[in-house]
Amino acid sequence: MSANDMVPDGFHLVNAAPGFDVHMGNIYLKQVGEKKVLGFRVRECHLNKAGTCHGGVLTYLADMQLVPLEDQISSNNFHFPTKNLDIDFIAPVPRDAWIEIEADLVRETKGTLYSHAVMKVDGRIVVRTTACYHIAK
Ligand SMILES: CC(C)(COP(=O)(O)OP(=O)(O)OC[C@H]1O[C@@H](n2cnc3c(N)ncnc32)[C@H](O)[C@@H]1OP(=O)(O)O)[C@@H](O)C(=O)NCCC(=O)NCCSC(=O)Cc1ccccc1
Repeated sequence: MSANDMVPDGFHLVNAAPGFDVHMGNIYLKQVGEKKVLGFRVRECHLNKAGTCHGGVLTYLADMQLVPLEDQISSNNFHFPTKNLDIDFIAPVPRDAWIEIEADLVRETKGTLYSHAVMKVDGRIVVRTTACYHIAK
């Protein structure tokens, strides 16, 4: 394992769902105080032709923002279809970067989860995202 493959202390592997998730690479979770933070290592297979992390990969990660919020959701549903996802690519993410995703549950209504998140590399915000998820009855 090279230094670039290292998973920072305290992060534990999240079991990938079968299907598409398996192809995206490992996602990790860490408890930080009362919150959980997601972690992801950018590999060569995640790069675009400019040599930085592909926007589709960052959008996939943005759609993972409910994972660190699961303990805060009162609905017992196991799947929340995405109704809306907005994303700002604020700065390019280089190969081998370790991305940390910090999410907040803004509100849970009868039919919708509202959340937002930022992605950071070395403490600097590289992505901002907001999302709404459907709570099926
Ligand atoms: C260049 C610009 C677009 C605009 O910048 P502005 O607003 O004018 O502001 P500013 O110039 O201040 O820069 C802001 C920060 O960026 C940093 N920085 C800038 N240029 C470079 C550089 N060449 N290299 C390194 N860093 C650079 C800069 O230092 C600063 O960071 P700092 O304050 O030092 O920490 C910037 O927002 C950017 O690169 N965003 C990321 C775009 C991106 O990765 N998109 C996704 C991939 S595309 C895709 O795959 C398509 C797709 C999408 C969806 C689905 C499918 C496919």
